[in-house]
Amino acid sequence: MMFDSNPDGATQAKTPHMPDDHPHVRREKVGVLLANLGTPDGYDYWSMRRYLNEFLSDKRVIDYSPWVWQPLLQVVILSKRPFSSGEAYKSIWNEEKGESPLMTITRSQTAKIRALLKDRFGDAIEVDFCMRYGSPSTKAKVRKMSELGCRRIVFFPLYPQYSGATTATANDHFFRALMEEKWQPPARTVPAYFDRPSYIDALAKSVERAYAALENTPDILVCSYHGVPQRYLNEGDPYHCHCLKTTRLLKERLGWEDSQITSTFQSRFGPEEWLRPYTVEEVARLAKNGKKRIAVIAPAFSADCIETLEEINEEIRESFEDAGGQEFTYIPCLNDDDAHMSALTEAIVENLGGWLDAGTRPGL
Ligand SMILES: C=CC1=C(C)c2cc3[nH]c(cc4nc(cc5[nH]c(cc1n2)c(C)c5CCC(=O)O)C(CCC(=O)O)=C4C)c(C)c3C=C
Ligand SMILES: [Fe+2]
Ligand SMILES: [Fe+2]
Repeated sequence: MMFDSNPDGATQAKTPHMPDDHPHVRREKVGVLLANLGTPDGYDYWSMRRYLNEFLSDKRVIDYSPWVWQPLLQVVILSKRPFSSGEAYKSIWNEEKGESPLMTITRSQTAKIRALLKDRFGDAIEVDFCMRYGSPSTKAKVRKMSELGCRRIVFFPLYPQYSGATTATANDHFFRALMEEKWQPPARTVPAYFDRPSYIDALAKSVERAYAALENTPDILVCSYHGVPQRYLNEGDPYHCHCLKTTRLLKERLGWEDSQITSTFQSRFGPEEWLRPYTVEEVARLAKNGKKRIAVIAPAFSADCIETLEEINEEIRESFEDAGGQEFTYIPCLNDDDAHMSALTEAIVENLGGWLDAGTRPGL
């Protein structure tokens, strides 16, 4: 068998019957594509408007008829919200890198997971990330993986709990990108991982670390999850159950009583009833009922973002303090913490089953 070298250094098998003008065929690899929600490119009006328009036009997120929703979105919401959300993003922006924290953290998570997987599988694996809204787009990263010779792809939406508004829409978008590939790679999606012992363990360790650093133990740990309309639960979305189970497993892993931990839901949007209790109201109620010291953790977010850094650590903190609360501790998301990176890598490896095992390793 003859070999020739590709521009990227990969080796191409050239069989004697292959004509000289045969399109370039790269050495086969497996691609791992991590996906998060997305974030605006800047906090100015037009960057915010572009991002919010794409996000809030997604029918998995807001499922009203476009005939009713689009005029309201385009005329009312997108003339005001880019300003208020832009102000919120400005308060958390990573000015040094010129990007939002979600982007910085996702990049770092990708680098760490890449290193862990390369250690194990070497050049047979490529690891990258994409966003559901904005850039880097899912389509561009699927294309890039194909160009790098990834003949199989594992797609991993980085949401611990499943929701149609997050996991499913990320997967939909991935499959849409695959529709445009001439040579479509076999693909797998990594399911929600809220009940993986290694994820629960990483969460528990972060709580233990935060509590150990405090002079006074908080009266209660509030697990604040991103909300969705209550109707989505009634229509079959298991997100609410996944959230409550996360809290229960965390409580069990910590060896705590029911009274030491609770679940709440944040970020209500629009006039509908969302999952209750609402975090902003519940922390005020806790303060009024004598829980003067609380800690808040956000297990639905794999990375700190506007919802945690601004909404929890600024708005929700203020609601607690205004109601007489004395000590508010925000426990950061797992971000690129080592135990978190190992848990996510373990979920990926499980979904690589048979693709990179000795003997079936593509390209070898
Ligand atoms: C309006 C409906 C929304 C639903 C339903 C929703 C579900 C949902 N979202 C996340 C995770 C994130 N959301 C983030 C920001 C964000 N979410 C909404 C609206 C809904 N989310 C808006 C309008 C925004 C933008 C900010 C704002 O204007 O308030 C983010 C942060 C992105 C960042 O750049 O930092 C995340 C992450 C989950 C997990 C979820 C349901 C399960
Ligand atoms: Fe959201
Ligand atoms: Fe929010």
